[in-house]
Amino acid sequence: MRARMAHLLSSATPARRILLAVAVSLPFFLLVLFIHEQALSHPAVSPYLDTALVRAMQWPMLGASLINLGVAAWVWPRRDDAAPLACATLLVCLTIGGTYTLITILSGPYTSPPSLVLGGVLLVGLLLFDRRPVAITFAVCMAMLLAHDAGVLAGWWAYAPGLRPALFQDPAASEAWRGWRTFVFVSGFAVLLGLAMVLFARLDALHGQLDTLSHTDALTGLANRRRLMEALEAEVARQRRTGRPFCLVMIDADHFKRVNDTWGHLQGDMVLRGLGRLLLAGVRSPTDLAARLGGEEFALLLPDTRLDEAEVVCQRMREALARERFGDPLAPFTITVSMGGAVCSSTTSHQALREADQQLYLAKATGRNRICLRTILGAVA
Ligand SMILES: Nc1nc2c(ncn2[C@@H]2O[C@H](COP(=O)(O)OP(=O)(O)OP(=O)(O)O)[C@@H](O)[C@H]2O)c(=O)[nH]1
Repeated sequence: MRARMAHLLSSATPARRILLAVAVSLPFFLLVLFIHEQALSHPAVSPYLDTALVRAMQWPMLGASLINLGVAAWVWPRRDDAAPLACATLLVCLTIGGTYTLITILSGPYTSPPSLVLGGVLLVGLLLFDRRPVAITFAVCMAMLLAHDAGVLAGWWAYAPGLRPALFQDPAASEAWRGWRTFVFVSGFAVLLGLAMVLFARLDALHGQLDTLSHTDALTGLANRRRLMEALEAEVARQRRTGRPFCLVMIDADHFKRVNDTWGHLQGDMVLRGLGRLLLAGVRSPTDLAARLGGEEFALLLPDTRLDEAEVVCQRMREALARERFGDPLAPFTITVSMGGAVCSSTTSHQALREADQQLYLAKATGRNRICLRTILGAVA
């Protein structure tokens, strides 16, 4: 549920985010208006309220609701556009943030639960929008709170201007007020917790995406050099524990420059993608790893693999590549690769890479389109 909400939020257009903010805030405004109205008309409650002020406060709330409705109507036809709607976003943020700040001030900003709601509003803002409009709204809300403090210090108005002192002097009334505050506080806190969880789920999802991107080759979708190095280190450690060898194979397309020169760079990219697909299809999933190191150079990491087994894998790939046709179906062409591999026991990752590189060099030097594999036994305990 958390992850689904986080996904929905990250894929929503700017207009849909605005619509969501309005859809969430409007019922809240109406609820607060309703509660105020009930309190004003209740004979047991109204004596403890500054009725004129509380009623006057309904106008900004109504105004904010109308402005938000207007913005929602304006963005509705643009709900599938990806273009940012900076002004509309800022207007919605300011009206919602400003109205909640006024509500907060009414019953004493630092000792009443609406301040918790204000925190929630800013959190929702961060979930939905860029930091800029939320930061501006935060600054405006803080300025309003500071202006209120200044007015209290100067004696222009009371700390909780919407409430009469009798509320705190009458034991029964102050008890009821405490109960109401607890209710709003607990429910507000539960909502805040839910929002924080969605925010963290979104961070987790972004972290996962970043991790995948930083370990993936953009052209072929295979693992990249970083991922191969990490897997190689893990494999060297596993080999030491189990004593069973692994094989590291370096693969380099032969005369790839000719492919680019003859068929163009785009076609060259298609060939590299095709080669990547072929390598991926040829390895044992999920234990083996196929990676692109860069350019036209690829690698395979085959855990728990002896020399004869590695030979079978490489041979199978070479044959599959010989059957593969690239380019225009009317004028197809084939490519070949050279493979050099090291079947390693008790080596370091550095030794494995160096040996596989030397074997690849040997395959190139002895005519290309061939496989050179060698078993090496290092001295690592
Ligand atoms: N299309 C495409 N070409 C690339 C990419 N990366 C490297 N190349 C090209 O791959 C070619 C590699 O050329 P060389 O290093 O001379 O090697 P080769 O032509 O394959 O010759 P041998 O390896 O000796 O068989 C260069 O022309 C590079 O421009 C890529 O991402 N896409």
